[in-house]
Amino acid sequence: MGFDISTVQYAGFNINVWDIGGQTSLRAFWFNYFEKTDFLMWVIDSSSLHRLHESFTEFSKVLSEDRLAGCGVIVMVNKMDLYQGNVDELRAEIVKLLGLDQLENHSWQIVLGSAYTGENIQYALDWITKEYETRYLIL
Ligand SMILES: Nc1nc2c(ncn2[C@@H]2O[C@H](COP(=O)(O)OP(=O)(O)OP(=O)(O)O)[C@@H](O)[C@H]2O)c(=O)[nH]1
Repeated sequence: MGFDISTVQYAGFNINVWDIGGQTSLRAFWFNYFEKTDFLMWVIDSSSLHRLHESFTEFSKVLSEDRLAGCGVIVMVNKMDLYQGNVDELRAEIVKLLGLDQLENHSWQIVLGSAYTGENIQYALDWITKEYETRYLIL
């Protein structure tokens, strides 16, 4: 059904990950998975940027959910191993189109990487764990 639940061990944390399918037919189910969520990882396919407006609509809907109030947001721009354009421009465009600069109640980070090569996956996990430590003052 396009759902996958797993636990990732990283930097002394057990990170429980709910990978929830993005297909239109599965979106109604997203709302069953928001309880006790510390972070939302929103994955964008860098080879389908024409869908960014659709992504923004769905992203806004999800973030308006009360149960996600204050959760950290990491926007993972995936498939960068295939991307040939200007990376800084890409980053700026996504920040603008998703309105990340306007997010008031969420700390956020944008990561350009690749699930295929592993590029910047560690950076994403570092951000999540450091952010969690800061939030809960585990020093
Ligand atoms: N080149 C490249 N291909 C990738 C990368 N990540 C995923 N893919 C490929 O993209 C296709 C779709 O991957 P999925 O993981 O099914 O995509 P998804 O977004 O989780 O799909 P849904 O669960 O339906 O939302 C597969 O053929 C993957 O091998 C990447 O970083 N680089």
